[in-house]
Amino acid sequence: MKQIMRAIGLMSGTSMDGIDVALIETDGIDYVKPLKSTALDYNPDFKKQIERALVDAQSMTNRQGRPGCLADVERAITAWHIYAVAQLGEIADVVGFHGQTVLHRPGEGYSVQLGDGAALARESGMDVVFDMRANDMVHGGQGAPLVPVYHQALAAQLDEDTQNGGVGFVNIGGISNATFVFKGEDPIALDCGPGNALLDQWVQSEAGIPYDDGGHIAGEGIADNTIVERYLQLPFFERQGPKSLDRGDFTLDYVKGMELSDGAATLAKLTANAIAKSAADLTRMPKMLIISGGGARNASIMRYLNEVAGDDVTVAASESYGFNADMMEAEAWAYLAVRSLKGLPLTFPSTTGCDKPVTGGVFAKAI
Ligand SMILES: Nc1ncnc2c1ncn2[C@@H]1O[C@H](COP(=O)(O)OP(=O)(O)OP(=O)(O)O)[C@@H](O)[C@H]1O
Ligand SMILES: CC(=O)N[C@H]1[C@@H]2OC[C@@H](O2)[C@@H](O)[C@@H]1O[C@H](C)C(=O)O
Repeated sequence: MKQIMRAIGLMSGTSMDGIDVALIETDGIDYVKPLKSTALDYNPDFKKQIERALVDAQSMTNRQGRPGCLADVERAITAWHIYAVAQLGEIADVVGFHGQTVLHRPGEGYSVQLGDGAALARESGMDVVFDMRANDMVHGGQGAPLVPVYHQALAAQLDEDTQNGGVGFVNIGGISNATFVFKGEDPIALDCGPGNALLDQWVQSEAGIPYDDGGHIAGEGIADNTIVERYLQLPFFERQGPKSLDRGDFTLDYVKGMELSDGAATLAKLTANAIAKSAADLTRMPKMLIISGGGARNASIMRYLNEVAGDDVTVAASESYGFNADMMEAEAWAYLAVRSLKGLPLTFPSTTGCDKPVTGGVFAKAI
């Protein structure tokens, strides 16, 4: 009989805005039932500390090293996660702990997520699975994205017609990533390009606000197609997937000097067109794109995405299918933790480029 477990997932993504916490019930295969969730926002001071950690991480020479402020920030990140689990107030069989990515170098075979899994297990009294990207990279994978196997499980909950037409799950976080699921086939996945990260940096530097709420600033501007194309000619977009990105892989250089709303419109259009471009190498197009992540709340990104998707592809928010747009990644980390305990693959050659389907994660026992 398939063993059903209660699992908590913890995701602190590239936007560095806080921690998403989700409790699900799952067998790690095709049964998934989200039960409860909560979110904890980092305060602005702590966000600045993580930004300093991103800078200090550039001097890392191996993934165990913690130069500069990294050791202190790792302790603090762990403490925030201990608090986040306490806030949820639930007991689970296992906790899937992502940690904070401070460096992602797939070309050199390593990716670093700050977070002490053993300390979280000790303090929460629950078993923890963490460091889930590393084994994929040992097997030649990109170490990201890892959510695709969860997207595949969600796709199986959709009605037959939708499944038969093919479904693309698109997460628009700091970086955007997509999983294309065609029934009976391994999922195809890749990072698409900048999600909200460049847009966030743009409105922060030009207007001192954290993000373009609702996409209203971009909605008042006019996108410069030449600049969008300039970005899309960068080598990352020429490569076929599987492929993955580090947060700092793109800069604002091409929009510098633009007016605030025109720059925002250009970056919102870039986000949409990069997602469309990521589907260009598929042998057939999915009929449905299901959008999650904070970018789903940016009406300008959604409008450009609808435009570029054309009439044959429906673009829908996750909520229309009963999925939680904000919690999908946290739920995925819970699901992945259960798969790790069961020794099931987390990644596939078609999702990360690993040499065979591989499991992963480091186990920390509750004491
Ligand atoms: N109401 C909103 N309107 C517009 N944009 C929003 C809104 N709410 C959130 N966002 C955008 O979504 C971002 C956060 O998205 P999300 O939490 O999905 O990212 P993440 O999980 O940290 O990133 P990643 O998936 O790359 O790890 C914010 O930085 C902001 O740009
Ligand atoms: C190294 C790293 O943390 N990558 C993140 C990032 O944020 C989005 C995209 O880039 C994705 O590849 C990944 O996260 C998701 C949760 C994943 O692994 O599926």
